[in-house]
Amino acid sequence: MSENVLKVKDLDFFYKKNNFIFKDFNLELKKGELKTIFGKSGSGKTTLFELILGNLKAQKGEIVKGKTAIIFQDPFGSFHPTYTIFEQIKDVLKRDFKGELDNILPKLSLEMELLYKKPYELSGGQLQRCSILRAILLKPDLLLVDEPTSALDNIISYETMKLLVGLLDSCGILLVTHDIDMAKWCSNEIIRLEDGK
Ligand SMILES: Nc1ncnc2c1ncn2[C@@H]1O[C@H](COP(=O)(O)OP(=O)(O)OP(=O)(O)O)[C@@H](O)[C@H]1O
Repeated sequence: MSENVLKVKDLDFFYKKNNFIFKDFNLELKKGELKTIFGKSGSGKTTLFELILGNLKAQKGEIVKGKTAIIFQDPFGSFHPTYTIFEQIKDVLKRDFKGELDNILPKLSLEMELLYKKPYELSGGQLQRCSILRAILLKPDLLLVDEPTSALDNIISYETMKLLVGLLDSCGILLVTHDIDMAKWCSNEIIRLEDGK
């Protein structure tokens, strides 16, 4: 059996007492698996990611995870506005990654010169692909992918999903998407969140 990269066990969480977003919620993800979280607006998808990242604390239960990277909904929020993409990726990785770029940049339709620009000089789509680049270079055990609801330009394309699926040997992916066809195409399992379950 391959190893777990995420284990959520008997999780309870509420913002307002007794108004459970999660009640005895369980989820396991192994290396090589892609599971999709699917649910209507307000069902708790973002909250689950925040719990996994440790930005929110559950009232009950346990979350165990491996090294985690996230591709955020909002590409502009995921980079600091005042310095270049290259410097920001370097700050996170703390290693020389230039040699890895030749192989990966074309797959993300990114050009090297874009990395030397500041976030506001890039389009939303370009910035999201930079966020994917940073996540891939981190070589995570667990990759969280939070797809935007409405910013059509930024919706992750099938090409990009193929690239992410290609990483599956080395990690497990938890995806939030509103595209049920995409979810069916790429997921081992679709987890439907419905009012506190
Ligand atoms: N900081 C907060 N304080 C109180 N309630 C919150 C807070 N954040 C979210 N909620 C509520 O918790 C529920 C789950 O919100 P969450 O953002 O996780 O949903 P979501 O499934 O990610 O929605 P969307 O698809 O619209 O992004 C919603 O009812 C929301 O109003």
